Amino acid sequence: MLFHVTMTVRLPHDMPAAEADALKAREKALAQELQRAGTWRHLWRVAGRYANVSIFDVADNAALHDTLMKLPLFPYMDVEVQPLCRHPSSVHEDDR
Ligand SMILES: O=C(O)CC1=CCC(=O)O1
Repeated sequence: MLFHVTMTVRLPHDMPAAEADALKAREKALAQELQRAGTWRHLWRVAGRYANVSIFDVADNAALHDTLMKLPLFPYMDVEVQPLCRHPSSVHEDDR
């Protein structure tokens, strides 16, 4: 199943820079692992915001929840999820 996920990152202003940098490094490593595995299909920066728009390909709602909960930045993100299904006019056979 495909999900459109918007993540807005809200790190506390008083978080030490080293702690924030370590979290971001762990987030990047896991995000790249999930992209290589095909789970995190798209990752786009929202221009002008500390936010991203992503497409996840996971088995079901519970799998998405588990994946998001494992993200190191999860405690510091507002997450909005929209489930997707194939548009009847789409020419992309691999859209599910
Ligand atoms: O910077 C972000 O939008 C949060 C994030 C997701 C994957 C990553 O590496 O950072």
